Amino acid sequence: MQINVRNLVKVHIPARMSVVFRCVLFSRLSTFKRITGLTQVIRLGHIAPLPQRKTPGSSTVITRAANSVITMARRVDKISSCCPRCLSSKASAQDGKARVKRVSIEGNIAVGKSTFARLLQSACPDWEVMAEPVSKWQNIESGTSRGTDASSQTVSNLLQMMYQDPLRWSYTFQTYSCMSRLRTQLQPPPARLLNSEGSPVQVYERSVYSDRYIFALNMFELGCINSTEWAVYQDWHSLLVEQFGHQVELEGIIYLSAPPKKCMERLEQRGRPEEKGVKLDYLEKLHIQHERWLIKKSTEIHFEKLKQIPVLQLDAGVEFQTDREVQEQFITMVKNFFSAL
Ligand SMILES: Nc1ncnc2c1ncn2[C@@H]1O[C@H](COP(=O)(O)OP(=O)(O)OP(=O)(O)O)[C@@H](O)[C@H]1O
Ligand SMILES: Nc1nc(=O)c2ncn([C@H]3C[C@H](O)[C@@H](CO)O3)c2[nH]1
Repeated sequence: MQINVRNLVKVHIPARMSVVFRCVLFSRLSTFKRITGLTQVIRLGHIAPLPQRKTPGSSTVITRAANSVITMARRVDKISSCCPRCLSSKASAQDGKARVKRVSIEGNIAVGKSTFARLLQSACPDWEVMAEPVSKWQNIESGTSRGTDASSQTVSNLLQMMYQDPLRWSYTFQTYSCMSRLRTQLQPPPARLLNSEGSPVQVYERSVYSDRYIFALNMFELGCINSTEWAVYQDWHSLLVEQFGHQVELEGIIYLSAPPKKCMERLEQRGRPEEKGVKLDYLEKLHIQHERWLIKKSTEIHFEKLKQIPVLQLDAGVEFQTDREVQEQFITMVKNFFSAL
């Protein structure tokens, strides 16, 4: 089991830092944090010693300078907690929707995301899990735009079509999977979370980001999406994500990782009919995509906030379905991770 803290070492100290630091006494802490991107560092500093090493994909090392930034930021945290003006603005920003954090669970096929999601759902009433809309993909309906018309009926199983003829259906699949993920991410949090006095978190099983940086990219690299389709996909994906802005932004990612062979065993054990033809080779490719995006950080990312996103990596290769001890360890790590976001 390991927590990925790689992203934490990416501390950038803007030249205007000292000016910002002086001004922060008179402005809101949230603004300061937005400018400096220090939120994660401040909070995570409470739970984990900061690593002193160079990371792949990052030229920035935590040095004494970075540590002094953290010390300054901690002082700012103290300052803000005794300044009434900061307190009131913080309170208003914390109202309702703005206070609900958003996190996605990412990982290979059959690694155990739904199983883990159920565990989270039962662990805390302040956490709400949104399942991946697989049943929508299995039941494409005719009728109105949302399939809500009483006369609508299932016309096809797009998941099956994509696995049976990926060359023909991959692009169509990615348009639909991305659209349905977007719809899921745009849904307002339930009242339970909005009214919560604790720390509400909305958790999504995968996201519009894994749609692009795992699956669509993989299909392109496999030749199942051609370069024209890939260019078109990327163009509308960027437009949608930019237009919806913070509504689809995430504050963190939980990455469940396991060896592809383990995922293959679980996939076979689950026996979803559409996945009968899935080969180990495909899971290995998806594993590489996850590692490139979330660990090595070598995937080219097009959204600034996503580049800096904190990632909690959990070793899902272990039995966590029934082992209470492992479940408790996972929940503790998730709680710490959430409170640091
Ligand atoms: N930690 C675990 N140990 C043993 N078996 C597990 C574990 N996690 C999940 N499983 C089993 O593996 C299978 C796949 O799990 P699950 O459906 O949760 O995967 P998933 O990641 O949500 O899949 P998908 O990528 O298709 O959405 C299920 O049969 C589940 O019971
Ligand atoms: N091609 C493709 N693109 C996606 O964005 C995507 N998201 C999930 N899946 C497949 C994995 C499981 O079989 C099943 C349920 O996760 O659906 C996808 N397949």
